[in-house]
Amino acid sequence: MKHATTEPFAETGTSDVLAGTGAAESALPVKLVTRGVNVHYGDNHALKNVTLDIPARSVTAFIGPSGCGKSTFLRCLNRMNDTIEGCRVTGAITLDGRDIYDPDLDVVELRARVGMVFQKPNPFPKSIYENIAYGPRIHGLARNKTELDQIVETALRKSSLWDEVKDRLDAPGTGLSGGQQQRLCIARAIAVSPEVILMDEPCSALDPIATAKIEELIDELRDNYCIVIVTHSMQQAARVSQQTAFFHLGEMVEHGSTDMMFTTPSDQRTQDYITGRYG
Ligand SMILES: Nc1ncnc2c1ncn2[C@@H]1O[C@H](COP(=O)(O)OP(=O)(O)OP(=O)(O)O)[C@@H](O)[C@H]1O
Repeated sequence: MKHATTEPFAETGTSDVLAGTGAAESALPVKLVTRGVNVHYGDNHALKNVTLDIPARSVTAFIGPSGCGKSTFLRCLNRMNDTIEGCRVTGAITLDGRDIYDPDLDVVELRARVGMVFQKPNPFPKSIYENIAYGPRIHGLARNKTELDQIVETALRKSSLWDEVKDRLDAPGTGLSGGQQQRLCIARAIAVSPEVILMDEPCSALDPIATAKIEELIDELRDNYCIVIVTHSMQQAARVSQQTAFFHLGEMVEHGSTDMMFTTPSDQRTQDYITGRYG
């Protein structure tokens, strides 16, 4: 399948690498396209030549043993690696066909379109309301207090937190349980109307009940967002994702539908990982 978002690469001769990117397996439009992405931290070549299409309105999981480059690749997708000294990213990444490494691109706007949720819930030391309202306010998304209230309520509803916090919006976000804090962070990302939500092991600090709630939420959100999740849990990848990419020693070994990856992977390294031979 040749998709419109790949057109910028046609002139540079990279369109011929489309085969084997996994895009053909998904009927959904492609949201993010990466071609030959390499990342170096100083002399450490952490990510090697990663070429992948990430579809809209579905969940893509990155799995692989510790240190294989999953988080590094995730951070390439909203330029969070820019903030790491000595980190160098090469290759091409587009969002809806636009080069996200274009020097003219507004990185603050990019990170609103491509939001991020981290491993450890990190609410601002502010009220629940302010945690959500801050982003829309700085991005000028509300004309008045009524509109801002509406955005806050909608984001909290979408993250399944509204009923639990509606009577204490002025209480500190840091006073919520770990699972609630993580849903608050998801609400904070949603409040600025992102198209993509990147999640870096969002459940690793949570108990099984809080984890189940976040997984349910991810499942609901996928109708409207492109979600990319890094996870150490193969069970979680199997439960929440429709596509899975397996990484090993900085390479993306293979990518495809989650069903296929967990039943009939084509590479021995994937087979060994999913059967628990290493990891
Ligand atoms: N901020 C950083 N500075 C220097 N090197 C880094 C940095 N972050 C990651 N690396 C290196 O890049 C490589 C890939 O790390 P990364 O964290 O992306 O892997 P990962 O698959 O997400 O690992 P984990 O599952 O343990 O979180 C490792 O060799 C790591 O040491």
